[in-house]
This record gives sequence, C-alpha cells and structure tokens, in this order.
Amino acid sequence: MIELANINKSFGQHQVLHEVTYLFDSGKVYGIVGENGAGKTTLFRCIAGLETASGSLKSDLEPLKNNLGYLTSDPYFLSKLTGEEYIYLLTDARGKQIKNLSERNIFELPLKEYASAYSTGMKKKLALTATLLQDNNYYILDEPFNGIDLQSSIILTEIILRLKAMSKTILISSHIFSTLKDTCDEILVLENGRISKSVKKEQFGDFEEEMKEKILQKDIDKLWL
Ligand SMILES: Nc1ncnc2c1ncn2[C@@H]1O[C@H](COP(=O)(O)OP(=O)(O)OP(=O)(O)O)[C@@H](O)[C@H]1O
Repeated sequence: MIELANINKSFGQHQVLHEVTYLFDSGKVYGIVGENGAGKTTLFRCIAGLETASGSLKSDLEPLKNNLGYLTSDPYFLSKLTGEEYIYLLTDARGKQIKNLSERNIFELPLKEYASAYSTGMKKKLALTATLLQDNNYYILDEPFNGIDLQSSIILTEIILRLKAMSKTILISSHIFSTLKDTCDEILVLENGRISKSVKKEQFGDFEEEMKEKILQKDIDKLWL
C-alpha cells in the first residue's frame, strides 16, 4: 500500500503537482495516463524520494524507497560498468545474493558487455531485470513498454501480472492504452498535475472510446490547409 495525501510540487514558480491524494492498494496495478508534461514522472520521482514535495507519503513497509523498484523511462548507466556488474550493484544494495545469474537473464542480455553501450530497449530490460531481482514490494514503471521489442513486451505483461499475484503494488505510466488495458486494475488520469479521473477495469472500454472521441475533435485537417 502507498498512500499519498495532498502532494504538491513546484519547480520555481511552476506548480507541477496539485494536491495529489490517492491510496494505492497492494496486489493492484495502477496505470497513470496524461498528456506530455502532465506531471507523471514528477509524481513518480516524488514517490521515490528523488524530489522533495509537500504533503504526506506513507507505505506499509517503511522506508518506501528501500522497498521500491523504480524503472525510469530512460535508464542511465555509468560507463565501464557491465550489465552483470550493474545487477550485482543493485542486488547487493538490498543484501540479495544472486545465484545463477546467467539462468535468470530472461531477456538474454549480453551481461559481460558495458551497459552504457546497450541499445535503448536493452537498457530498459537490464534496469527491469535488476529491479526484479532486487525483489521489491513496490514497483514504479515509467513507460516500461517504450522501446522494447514485441517478445519482451509480452514477457513484461506477464511479469506485471505475476507481481500483482504476489501482492505487490505497481504503478505504470504509458501512452499506449492497450498495454494498460492488459495489465491494470485501475487507470488514473493526471491533468495538469491533478488526478482528474479514476477509471476501474470494467469501464476501460468506455474510457477508451471517450478519449478517442475527445482527441479526434481536434482538427487534424488543419495540417493540410
Ligand atoms: N527538474 C525540473 N525542473 C523544472 N521543471 C521541471 C523539472 N522536471 C519536470 N519539470 C516540468 O514539470 C512538468 C511535468 O513534467 P513531467 O516530466 O513530470 O511530465 P510527464 O507527464 O512525465 O510528461 P511525458 O509524458 O512527456 O513524459 C513539465 O512542465 C516539465 O517541464
């Protein structure tokens, strides 16, 4: 469980998050959607403790950051660090001994090579593997499906469903509705830093239709004037 109450975050004069309040239950997957710049990553960074914010943040396992696997939208790796070293660095930090890493390398990454030289999708899969091997209780996955191949996205969908069955709390942001439909119990809409709507699984179909109608009201024809 992660409970947010009245989270406000500003960068200088620009208030990005406004009174964000929500209770994220264990064993549930939450999708966070919103236009570019709505504040999804900022919200994730606040939950992860990477940004200071006002308001309160509670979890059933404290400190939250020690039990959180945060997959950023654009994972960054220090040069001269192999994939394998990166995984050991993260798992050691949690006191986990990883045996038979080569067998647990489900994305078949070249773990002896420098992670900084990996492709975008491979970097994402490496960061994901490390956070899964850490065995966290909370997961924040910022655009996890972006840039990964079809096979990996099928595996990732299954992983998310398995984490949910293990009673983990999972927050995912995505701009691809189908990935959320397959995995989420609930979708929250973030609009200019405010949660404007929460949609339960039973209403996903109506929500998708509503979104399409709203978006297609924008006059695309203007492009060809
Ligand atoms: N470190 C920062 N300094 C100043 N402004 C920032 C900073 N980080 C984010 N912002 C601003 O906060 C707003 C929200 O950004 P954020 O990255 O959280 O949006 P997002 O919903 O994740 O967008 P996207 O879908 O494009 O990834 C934007 O206006 C952005 O410019």
